[in-house]
Amino acid sequence: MKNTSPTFSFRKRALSFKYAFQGIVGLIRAEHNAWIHTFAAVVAVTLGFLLNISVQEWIVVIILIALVLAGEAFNSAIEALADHASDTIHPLIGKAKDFAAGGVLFLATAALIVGCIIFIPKILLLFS
Ligand SMILES: Nc1ncnc2c1ncn2[C@@H]1O[C@H](COP(=O)(O)OP(=O)(O)OP(=O)(O)O)[C@@H](O)[C@H]1O
Repeated sequence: MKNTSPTFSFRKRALSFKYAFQGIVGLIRAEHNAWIHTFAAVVAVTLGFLLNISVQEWIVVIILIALVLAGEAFNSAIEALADHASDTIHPLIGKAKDFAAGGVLFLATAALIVGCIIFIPKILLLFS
């Protein structure tokens, strides 16, 4: 049987990383919601260092930051595909965009609640 999978190439894998980083830079440059999520991530990491959070809390914070930013990336990818698929108004395009945006809102809300649970008691302790 003929082997149809292309041969493994380190150069091609390195290029894949380059394209992924290009995607991250493009996302943060062009998407205003990504600016807000990146800013929130910087605030969470800064608070994490200042308030000396535990290893378990760091793991939760890092996973949530990755989930929100990945959600934003997938949402932007869907938006770009939707805009390419149809440059006219169509209810299904609107539905796809709203579903994708709703997914990010789920993640961002969970991240905000967990952030409050981790950081607010530590901030209150500073003033007690
Ligand atoms: N081609 C389209 N057909 C139907 N509805 C659309 C289309 N493009 C956008 N919409 C809908 O119009 C509303 C506003 O969309 P828009 O993309 O401007 O919002 P947004 O996601 O907040 O913008 P941003 O790009 O600033 O994040 C949303 O409900 C979206 O689903």
